[in-house]
Amino acid sequence: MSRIQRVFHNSDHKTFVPYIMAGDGGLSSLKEKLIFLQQSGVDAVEIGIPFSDPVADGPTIQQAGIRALKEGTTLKGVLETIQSFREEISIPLIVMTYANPILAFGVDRFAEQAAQAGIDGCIIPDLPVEEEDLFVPKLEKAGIELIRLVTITSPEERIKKITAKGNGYVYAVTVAGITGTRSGFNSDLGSFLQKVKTASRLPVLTGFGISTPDHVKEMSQYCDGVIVGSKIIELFNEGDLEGIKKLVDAAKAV
Ligand SMILES: O=P(O)(O)OC[C@@H](O)[C@@H](O)c1c[nH]c2ccccc12
Repeated sequence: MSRIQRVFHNSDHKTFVPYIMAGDGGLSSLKEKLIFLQQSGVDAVEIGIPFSDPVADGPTIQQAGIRALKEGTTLKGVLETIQSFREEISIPLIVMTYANPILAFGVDRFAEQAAQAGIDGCIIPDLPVEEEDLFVPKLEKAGIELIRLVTITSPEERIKKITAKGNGYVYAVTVAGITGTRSGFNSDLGSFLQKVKTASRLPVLTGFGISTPDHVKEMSQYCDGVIVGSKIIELFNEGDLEGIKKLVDAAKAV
């Protein structure tokens, strides 16, 4: 069983997965953040690779990416840094990057070096299922799971097609839009998540716009857990580590 599968196996609580931007605050801060998150009880971490054209990202993650790029953060540097401390962290690590940085790096080289760094999964949000054959065989050979996204606007047939693939989890996107905190959610969200949950043989995690302990509780009711990005980045930047723990604890309280 893979590290990602183990998270969901016999889990007695809802899963909490934070997203952080690698290199925001310098790559030297990555290990410390991951250790803090692991100690806070998160189940896995999504690590973003900064990219100059982050089409799915709202202002908080865009700004974090700009800061990380200013620090000179590269894909190669992120993988090497993770490899240097991977054995001190036991939870799954998932890299979130757009297709272009991987293509520029070389898909083979990416798969090989990510596997060496101990990466368990990969999210490529601008990669449609129709185009994934360029990536998936190489990633799978290296033991890296592609995490696929479905969104509130995906028709049922497409949800079925996407959730039939892979062995990790399915990422259910709450909005037709970009990442970032929001005050409210679409009233159809519950029925969308139920539809995804019914269609999927894989665990379903929900993300985009989740920013309070109440959101975490509300969303978790319909699925296997949540992903929180922009709010985690804000809390780290404010030094509000207690705020991060409260979000994690909310998933355990469901
Ligand atoms: O920031 P939010 O709204 O909490 O959304 C999660 C998110 O940050 C993370 O999963 C993510 C960051 N960038 C992305 C791009 C596409 C899909 C997902 C993501």
